[in-house]
Amino acid sequence: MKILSAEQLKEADEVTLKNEGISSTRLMERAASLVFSEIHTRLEGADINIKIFCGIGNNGGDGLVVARLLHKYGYKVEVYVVNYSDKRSDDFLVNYDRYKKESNTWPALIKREEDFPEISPGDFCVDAIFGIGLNRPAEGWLAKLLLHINNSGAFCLAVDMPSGLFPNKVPGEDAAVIKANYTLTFQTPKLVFFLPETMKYAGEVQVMDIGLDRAYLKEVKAKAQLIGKREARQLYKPRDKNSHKGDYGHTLVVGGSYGKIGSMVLSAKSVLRAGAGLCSVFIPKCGYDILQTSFPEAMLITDKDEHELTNIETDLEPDVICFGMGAGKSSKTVKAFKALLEQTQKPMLIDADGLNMLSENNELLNLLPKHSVLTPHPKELERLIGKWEDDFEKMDKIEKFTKKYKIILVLKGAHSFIFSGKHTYINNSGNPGMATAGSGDVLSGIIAGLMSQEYEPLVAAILGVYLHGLSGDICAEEKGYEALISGDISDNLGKAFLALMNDEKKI
Ligand SMILES: NC(=O)C1=CN([C@@H]2O[C@H](COP(=O)(O)OP(=O)(O)OC[C@H]3O[C@@H](n4cnc5c(N)ncnc54)[C@H](OP(=O)(O)O)[C@@H]3O)[C@@H](O)[C@H]2O)[C@@H](O)CC1
Ligand SMILES: Nc1ncnc2c1ncn2[C@@H]1O[C@H](COP(=O)(O)OP(=O)(O)O)[C@@H](O)[C@H]1O
Ligand SMILES: [K+]
Repeated sequence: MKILSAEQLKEADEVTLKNEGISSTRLMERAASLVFSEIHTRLEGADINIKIFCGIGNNGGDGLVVARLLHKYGYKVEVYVVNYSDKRSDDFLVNYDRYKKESNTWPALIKREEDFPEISPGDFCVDAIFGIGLNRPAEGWLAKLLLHINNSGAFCLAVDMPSGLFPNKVPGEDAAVIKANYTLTFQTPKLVFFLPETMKYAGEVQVMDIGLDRAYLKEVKAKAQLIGKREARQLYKPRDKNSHKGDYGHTLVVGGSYGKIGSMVLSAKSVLRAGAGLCSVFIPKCGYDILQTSFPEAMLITDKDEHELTNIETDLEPDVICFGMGAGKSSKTVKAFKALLEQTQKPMLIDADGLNMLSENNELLNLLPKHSVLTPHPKELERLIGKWEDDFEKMDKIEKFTKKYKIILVLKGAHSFIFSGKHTYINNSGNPGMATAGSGDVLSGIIAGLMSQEYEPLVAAILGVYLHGLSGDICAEEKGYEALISGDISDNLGKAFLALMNDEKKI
């Protein structure tokens, strides 16, 4: 699903009005009716106090439509107009009149702190103060009102965006922003719902298709795309019945050091679980028994050194090399890595200490084969590209970095981001149970395993990250978050492939 900017959404809005020949009031009615239906479905006529806070722009107009419909269906509704300006949008005014006429009540006006209503923890608040039109931080009594709603303990549903959250920048540290429990957002998700610094404000997000112009949405160039099951499924290549293991490629997994051989077991298993035909592993001698015993499906080559990588020499001609997990970064290992990079033309996957060696020996970056996939977590990324001011600057820096070295970068996190230099893809599978040792090693194996099956590196990265998260979701259903360990993610990868093709199950 495309993620559009506020400007693009406004443009989509205009194109829709023109092509459908409808008024903006009609479009507002359509959008806000969907919000009403969602609330009505969930509340089922419950006898609770619903407090609707409306701004004076179109987000406020949406709030007034929701208020009118809830009132019509017998809900206990109190409406507050948050009067931060004397201006009113046209559609706000139309719906203000309609609300008054149909409910026979006047909304209360809030224009200072004394006007704030009491909000009980059992109330249901609707935040329709600001949407995508916020253009400066909320200040004074307005900021206090947002905090008053946050501090009430009441459930808060945000319409389109939590108020105080900009669609295109990170709010300042002390900024007042609604912390919604749930956000019903129009047409496309907003980028800030997925960034580490801002995702906490939106709570659970649901996208409502308000029927904006299909042709516009199809043509428009989006800055980013959200990857869900529908998008991931389109990337999957079914297997030919008449095939053999040679058709699915050979991955060489290189890494490990004394005390860190487990990471190699996790990565290598994931390579074959992701469908690679063959997997060879190159490790220091100390890992021989561990690997042969715990993963007999892999072929094994050892370094001359007992404890670390010093010379990565093999006669193999793998389709992809997956490098770095548990490798350490001693000077001998850096030398071995450099020699490996010099010999390798095919795109590689580089993770963990492979990334740290690149950070500490910048000249190695120029040796990276084109279209290699790098999979840093945020700390590894900082070592690679330096510090950033906020998540938007971080994205700019990553874009430049990926373009400069012609690589693909997977930034791991609650929502992992995949950067190709041209586009950004945001993963929507996975859960906090995956915050556990070794889950990154599993990811690197999955992506490399897909690369060896001739998935383009970018496709392998997108599909691999999605399947990794999907497998994590399946594990969490069976085990809960706490007991989930990274080997489970690898073991359940088969179920993730099956779920990818299954429409009935949520995951
Ligand atoms: N396109 C779509 O998909 C559809 C969109 N729809 C809805 O429209 C919403 C966008 O509406 P919108 O453009 O009227 O902006 P909105 O968020 O209501 O606020 C603008 C007002 O806030 C003001 N203002 C801003 N910052 C401020 C501050 N810190 N402190 C004080 N004032 C501040 C600004 O004033 P100004 O800067 O002019 O002084 C202006 O008056 C969108 O989110 C969705 O809910 C649907 O109805 C239909 C389809
Ligand atoms: N809260 C979360 N939600 C979804 N995925 C998560 C979450 N926390 C971690 N993950 C995923 O788990 C993996 C962790 O990788 P990493 O930090 O490299 O772990 P390790 O170094 O232990 O292998 C990443 O793929 C990340 O996206
Ligand atoms: K809002």
